[in-house]
Formats: sequence, C-alpha cells, structure tokens
Amino acid sequence: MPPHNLTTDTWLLDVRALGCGYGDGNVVSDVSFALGHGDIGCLLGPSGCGKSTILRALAGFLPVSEGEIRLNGQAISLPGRTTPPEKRRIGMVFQDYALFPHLTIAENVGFGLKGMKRGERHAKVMELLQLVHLQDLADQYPHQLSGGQQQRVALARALAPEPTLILLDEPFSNLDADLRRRLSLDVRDILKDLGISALLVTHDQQEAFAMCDQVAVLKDGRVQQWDVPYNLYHEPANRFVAGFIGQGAFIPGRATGPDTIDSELGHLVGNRAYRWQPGTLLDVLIRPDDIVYDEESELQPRVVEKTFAGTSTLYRFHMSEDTEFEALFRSHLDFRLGEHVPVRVEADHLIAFERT
Ligand SMILES: Nc1ncnc2c1ncn2[C@@H]1O[C@H](COP(=O)(O)OP(=O)(O)OP(=O)(O)O)[C@@H](O)[C@H]1O
Repeated sequence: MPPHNLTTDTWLLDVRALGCGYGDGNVVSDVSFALGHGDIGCLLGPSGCGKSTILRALAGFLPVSEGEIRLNGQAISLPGRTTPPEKRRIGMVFQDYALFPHLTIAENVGFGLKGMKRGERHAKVMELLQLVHLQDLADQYPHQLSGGQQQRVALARALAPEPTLILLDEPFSNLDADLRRRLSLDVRDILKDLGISALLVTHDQQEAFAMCDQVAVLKDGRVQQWDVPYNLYHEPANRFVAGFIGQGAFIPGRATGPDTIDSELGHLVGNRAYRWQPGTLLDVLIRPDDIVYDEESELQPRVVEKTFAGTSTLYRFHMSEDTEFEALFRSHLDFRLGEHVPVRVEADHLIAFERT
C-alpha cells in the first residue's frame, strides 16, 4: 500500500514531498517515503542522485525548502523550521567511521553518555560492546582495530544514546567485499534484535537487498520506486528501475495481446495484463535467470561472451543485431564461445515497456 494512504501517524519516519538543496535550486524534489517502527529502509541510486542530501535533511543539517519530515508523529523539518540535529534522537554512522583517535574504544562508545553516572555508563558501554562482539577490545585505540571492527564501534557509539532512528551513510564502502557482506548482515541482526529503525544509504544493490526491508531507488533527486526488494526486481515501476536493479537486457518485441509478446525469442506469455494495443512496439526485459537450457528448443543463439563464476557461468547470447541477452547456467553446462546453444525463455514475471 502506498504510505500516504494512511492519514494517522503510524510511521516512525514519514517523508512527504521533500525538496531541498544547496543555494538556489533543489537537488532533490518531491521525495516521499515512510518507514515503519523497527524497519530498515534504504536509499539506493547512482552517484550524485541525492542520497546523502536526503540523509543530511533527515539528520537536521540541511533545511528543507518543500514538504516535511515527520519522526514519531512530530514534524522535525518544515520550510523555515528545522529541529536542530541534537534534538532529533537520530544517530549517524558514516563511511569513514569518524571515531575519536585519542579515545579508547570504550570512551568512544561512551562519548554520548556524558550525563550518566560513572558505573551506569560503564555498564552501558560494556553492554553495547558485547552486542557488537568487541568487549575484549574496550581499552584499545581505534588505530589498533581493523576497518570492520572500527565500523562496529561506530555503530555501538551511535546506538548508545538510544536513538529513535539510525542513519547509515555508505557504512561499509571502505571494507572488502567479503567483510562488507558479513558486516551488513551482522548490523541487520543487531538492529532487528534491538528493534531499532534505520535508513541505509548505498549504491550497492546487493547490500541494500541483504539488509533492508524497503528500498527507495533514486534517480536525479527523485524517488523512482519505494518498495520491497522482491518487487523492485520482479515488478520494476519503470525502465530506469528495471535496468538499475539486477542484471538484464532489453530485447525488441511486439504486443499481440494484453499479456503476450512476439519477439525473436519466440512468443512470450506473461502473468500480468498490460494496457497496450496489439502491434505496440515494446522493449522486453530478459533477466539471466529467465533463460533455461532446453535440448529440444529450436531457438539456438550463439555464445558471444562467457564469464565463469564458480558454481555458475554467465553467458551472453547473440540472436541478431537487436537481440542480445544473458543467461546464467550452472557451470557444468559448459559451452564454447561461438557455439549455438538450445534455450528457451521461462519468465513468470514478464517485464516490458512501450518503446519510446
Ligand atoms: N555541499 C554541497 N554544495 C553544493 N552542491 C552539493 C553539495 N553536496 C552535494 N551537492 C550536489 O548535490 C547533488 C547530489 O549529491 P549527493 O551527495 O546527495 O549525492 P549521492 O547520491 O549521495 O552521491 P554519492 O553516492 O556519490 O555520495 C550532486 O550534484 C552534488 O554535486
């Protein structure tokens, strides 16, 4: 259900028609999305699309020129009225960890707990360090820790004042791919255990899908689709989302009915009805997992590229000048470059857009 069908303040974070920028024009416009209590959301998009700008507005560092931001039912940003960052109960975790180099790990985590009694504060710090599995490193300094450990300290520090919402700005981008994957799942588990809501900014789609319940795909400062990962992949709202999310190639087709398309890959039948007239020219999205190997098939495209990836191999196939596509096969199906391979399309979710 689109978030703004609800009129009550059900949402933890409710961003409505937000517009903001630096100086004259807006960098982001008409941005709307809403996050439930305990949910992890994501702003995903190419470099420069406005992800960090939205995060700055949420944190209270950037005033808004249009729309509003509501947290727990309270407006915290309106044009001309910005609740200061320290009054928002929003925690932040940055890409570069931003730890204090001259403070120990325990002191870093306890930094935001100045008002607490000494004993209480120590107990809280140790509890947080335990949560991120760093209790044995309490007396070390940041430079003695690995990047992944430092980022866990940064998370513990952000969690210490018990924020309502945590903003994570490309938190794993300084880490290698393997650690990135593990840490993103660890962080998801920690946030879910605590029931803390978070908003992650990333341009890494796998990270967004692994960690987040809902994702906003952004382009040029506008939300293209705010949805669960499954729908972004299988029901992309437009061509940009279809091309940006997952792998895939567009091939030409022609509508023959509301759910049927003729193409060089044969007569394709989808499971949802479109509104186009028979004869409408279309671009049809073919995902690598829509193509299956079928010895009986008369469709025999030629292998033009092959990328071995351990358990599977990604093939690029050529049918004609206009029709090239990819297929992912288990790697025991081993074909040579130039070989003609019998395949067929098996796409439950047939995605197509009218050709412009
Ligand atoms: N402080 C600033 N002053 C003026 N323009 C800025 C400022 N910060 C960002 N911009 C511009 O706003 C646009 C969006 O930038 P933003 O940092 O929000 O993008 P992003 O999606 O977070 O990109 P990246 O993934 O590269 O960090 C860009 O065109 C950028 O040049």
